[in-house]
Amino acid sequence: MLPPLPDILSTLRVVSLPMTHRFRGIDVREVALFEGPAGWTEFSPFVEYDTAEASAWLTAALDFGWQQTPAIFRSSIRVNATMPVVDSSRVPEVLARFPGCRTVKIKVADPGQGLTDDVARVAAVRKYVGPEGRIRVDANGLWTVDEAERAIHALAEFDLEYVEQPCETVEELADIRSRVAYMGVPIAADESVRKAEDPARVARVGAADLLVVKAQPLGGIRRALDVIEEAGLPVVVSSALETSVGISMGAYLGAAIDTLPYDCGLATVSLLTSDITAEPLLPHAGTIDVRRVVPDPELLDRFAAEPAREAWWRGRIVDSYRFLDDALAAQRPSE
Ligand SMILES: O=C(O)CCC(=O)C1=CC=C[C@@H](O)[C@@H]1C(=O)O
Ligand SMILES: [Mg+2]
Repeated sequence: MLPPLPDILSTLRVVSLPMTHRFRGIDVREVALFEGPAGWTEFSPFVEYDTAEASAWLTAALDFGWQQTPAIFRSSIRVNATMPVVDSSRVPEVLARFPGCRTVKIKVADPGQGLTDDVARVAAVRKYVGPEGRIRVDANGLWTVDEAERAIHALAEFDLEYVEQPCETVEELADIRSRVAYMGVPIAADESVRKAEDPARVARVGAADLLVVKAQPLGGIRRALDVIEEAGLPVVVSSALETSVGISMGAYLGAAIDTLPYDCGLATVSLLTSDITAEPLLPHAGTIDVRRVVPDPELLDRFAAEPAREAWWRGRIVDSYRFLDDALAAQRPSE
């Protein structure tokens, strides 16, 4: 059962938040926020996603706003710093925004750069964090298997915790995983989980050592927990570049998992120039808190999106809602 659409739209606020650095091709993050009986929730599929893909994010938002959160194993989560594609000279300035984080995830394989730039950025991070720091890289599926093999050879000297989504397909992940196994570099699947029809397949076919799981694209905390159980692999809970409201959904997901061996990618509020709450879920001593977040009305006003953008998000919620409603109707036995 979905909550009535007018209940969702009555508290809707759309905000537009500038980012500190360009990340996954965007400089401004637009998100929709609304309040349900369980608290404030976020709906923020990236703008290019179609209705089918966005509808899973709406399921997640409704679950978080209308249902109680599951039982939790911890009240704070260890988080990693996230390094966008920046020149290596800017590495210290970015890492200063992530106090106490012992782990850094570095974006690599950007089409506007080459392997030399990636090596320089990873080297600068290793210099900053020292030998105890943990470094992982994320290629967002942009390497071919041969390019991935070459890049992992070049980057392995910096001691990689794992490589996230080096190539696009599950078959390519399986191939690169076996090619680099002798170097002891694990492979993590991200897009092969969050954009897949069958998110646990990558685990079943042995194409990854661990999974990156994100609450919104997987349809919310409960569904993500089901995927994790089915996959049976260790996971890293990561963000979808949300405000603190969306990050709190990820934090509850992380808190509901009994073993969390890796630091989570939930410190991305540090990549926004501002948030919609005076008490943001920013990292302190390398952790973020597990708690609900209430937006500050003054900040919602200050960062309110233009009316045309607000109307666009309203329409997107209506379309995603209808998509979910139709899917539910199709499941009901006809009388
Ligand atoms: O995992 C992290 O450290 C932060 C989150 C993150 O990297 C991402 C968030 C949103 C969109 C993605 O392009 C990106 C990712 O690929 O993991
Ligand atoms: Mg990723």
